[in-house]
Amino acid sequence: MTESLIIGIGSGNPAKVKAVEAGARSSGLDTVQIVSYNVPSGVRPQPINDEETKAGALNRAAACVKEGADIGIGLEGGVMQMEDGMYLCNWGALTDRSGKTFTAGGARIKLPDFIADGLQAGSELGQLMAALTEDADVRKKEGAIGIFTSRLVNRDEMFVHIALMLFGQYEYSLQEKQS
Ligand SMILES: O=P(O)(O)OP(=O)(O)OP(=O)(O)OC[C@H]1O[C@@H](n2cnc3c(O)ncnc32)[C@H](O)[C@@H]1O
Ligand SMILES: [Mg+2]
Repeated sequence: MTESLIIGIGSGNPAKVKAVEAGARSSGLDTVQIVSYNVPSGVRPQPINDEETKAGALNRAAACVKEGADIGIGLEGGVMQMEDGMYLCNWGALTDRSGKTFTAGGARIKLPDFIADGLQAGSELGQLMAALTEDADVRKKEGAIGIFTSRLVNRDEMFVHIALMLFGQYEYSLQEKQS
């Protein structure tokens, strides 16, 4: 690792930035700087399946590298339909300058039916959660996962787990013996 390693996070959302800071601290990477880049996700504001949510994470990670980061991290929240209802889903992606890329999925819980109805009517989860909690910034803090788990698992902690899986896979790839 060079001394001037820049880890980019493709969002200004503090729940995501904090998660990448915590993940980088726990990793063995010699981090000098974590930079937040305002980059497009390239997907709809409310992704509605795993593929679209993962694509948003990958696009954000690649865009950070384009902006000058040595390692780009993208974190994206979305929802996905299952037989019994709509679930919260979250994806992360890490890309380095050589194009080496890793992905990781986060925790998922079934959303209450009234939230699923609101999503189907075209609202974003962030807006629905803000209305429910009367807190416009809920997506930047505990998030939907925090509210519906009585804050036992909050959005930033959920993203920390994803960040650790990304940094961990990246480190493994650096240690891996070439056969
Ligand atoms: O600034 P960015 O990085 O875009 O952060 P965001 O909060 O908008 O997060 P995402 O784009 O990753 O999430 C897509 C949509 O789903 C909402 N969302 C996803 N997970 C959520 C959660 O746990 N709590 C509240 N809103 C959530 C979010 O507000 C968006 O409307
Ligand atoms: Mg967003």
